[in-house]
Amino acid sequence: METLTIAQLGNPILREHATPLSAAQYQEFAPFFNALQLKMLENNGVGIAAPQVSESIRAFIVASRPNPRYPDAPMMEPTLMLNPEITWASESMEKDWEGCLSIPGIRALVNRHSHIEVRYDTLEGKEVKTQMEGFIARIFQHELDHLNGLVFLDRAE
Ligand SMILES: O=C(O)C[C@@H](Cc1ccccc1)[C@H](O)SCc1ccccc1
Ligand SMILES: [Zn+2]
Repeated sequence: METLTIAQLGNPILREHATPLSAAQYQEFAPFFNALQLKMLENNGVGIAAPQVSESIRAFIVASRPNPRYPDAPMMEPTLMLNPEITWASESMEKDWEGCLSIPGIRALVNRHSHIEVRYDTLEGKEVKTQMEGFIARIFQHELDHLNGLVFLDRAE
């Protein structure tokens, strides 16, 4: 596979509703998911969604870690999430700063649900149901937006 390029705002792929993966396809995409994670790490991202490298499928990686903007962000293993969904979202919202690899140099205050319950499949096809809060919940919501053709500026206060 050729090296991945990050689509920038204006590229119509960022405005598509990404296609769900069938469990039969998960392993087939394993090499792509490895390249996707490398691309995120290369760019010091805390997340990345497949449509950002022009692959319009419902998959993203969440990889919270302490960083200059969020020094107290939790440290987590980069986690690949397939066919991810929010199954419950709190009424309570929190505003905080976000950036995006597809919109370099711009930061904006974005309102997100403080707590969410989510489900996603792992590469092995196992369903995971879990809850998230704080910065990790924020990243999940930011990446899920990418699968639905939204970017954080669409929600900027
Ligand atoms: O473009 C992306 O999807 C990845 C974003 C994820 C993000 C989600 C929520 C809040 C901030 C960023 C990139 O990680 S942008 C780089 C970055 C990293 C840490 C903090 C802020 C921006
Ligand atoms: Zn983004």
